[in-house]
Amino acid sequence: SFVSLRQRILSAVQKNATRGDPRSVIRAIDQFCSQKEWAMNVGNEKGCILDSVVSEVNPATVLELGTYCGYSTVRIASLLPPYAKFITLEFNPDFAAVARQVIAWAGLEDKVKIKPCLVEGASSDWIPKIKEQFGIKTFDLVFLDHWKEHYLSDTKLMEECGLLRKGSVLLADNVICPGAPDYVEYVRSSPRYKSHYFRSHLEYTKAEENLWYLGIIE
Ligand SMILES: O=C(NC/C=C/[C@H]1O[C@@H](n2cnc3c(NCCO)ncnc32)[C@H](O)[C@@H]1O)c1cc(-c2ccc(F)cc2)cc(O)c1O
Ligand SMILES: [Mg+2]
Repeated sequence: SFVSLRQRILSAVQKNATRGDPRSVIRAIDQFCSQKEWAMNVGNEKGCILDSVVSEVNPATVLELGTYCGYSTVRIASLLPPYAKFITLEFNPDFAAVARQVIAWAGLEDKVKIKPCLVEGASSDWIPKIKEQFGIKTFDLVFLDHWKEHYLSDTKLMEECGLLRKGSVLLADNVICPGAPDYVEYVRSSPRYKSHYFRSHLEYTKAEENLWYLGIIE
């Protein structure tokens, strides 16, 4: 029967990665996607930039929009302090199911490392409920990697719900390719944000891409 790409990614993890070793899970997915089939994980080049931002911000609270297969979820979670709270939102049940197994294989469940909380649902539904449901006041770091046409509406929603504070950092994937032009326009013209591009390449390719770092300054 037909085996979906997400299932082939999961199989590659279960076959090639060591249980309980997040770095081997990341390596297994990157090897599969660079040697066998492209997939829209943030990848290793942008992943190293993501790692450096997570390490520098050292966030106590993190929100990820768009879990997909859990690649960036594992990357981020493996760098967080044990007390950190990490919410990742995914509204496609099939992707959520694969991501749960990838996260479990990385052993982030039982390790002292934090267990990312994968919430199956739409960001537009869940962002307004996060404060009450998870006892989170504001996010120190938000990683945007879901549908690009929702970057702007979800950022405005996070602002309206009081989830962002002075010093919060938003890190957005794919502002060039596929692109999020309305989002770029809004944030660049807003006095609230200080923005910075990390030049990189589209995952597993040589195409120009950026990770866009946004610091909230007021
Ligand atoms: O399209 C890309 N990413 C989308 C990710 C979607 C994931 O996020 C989930 N999702 C979406 N919206 C929401 C939502 N909320 C929505 C409204 O509430 N709430 C919760 N979950 C959501 C989906 O179910 C997926 O799991 C992309 C493309 C290329 C690309 C580049 C070049 C090419 F040629 C082709 C492709 C490269 C990349 O790095 C990319 O990230
Ligand atoms: Mg992406």
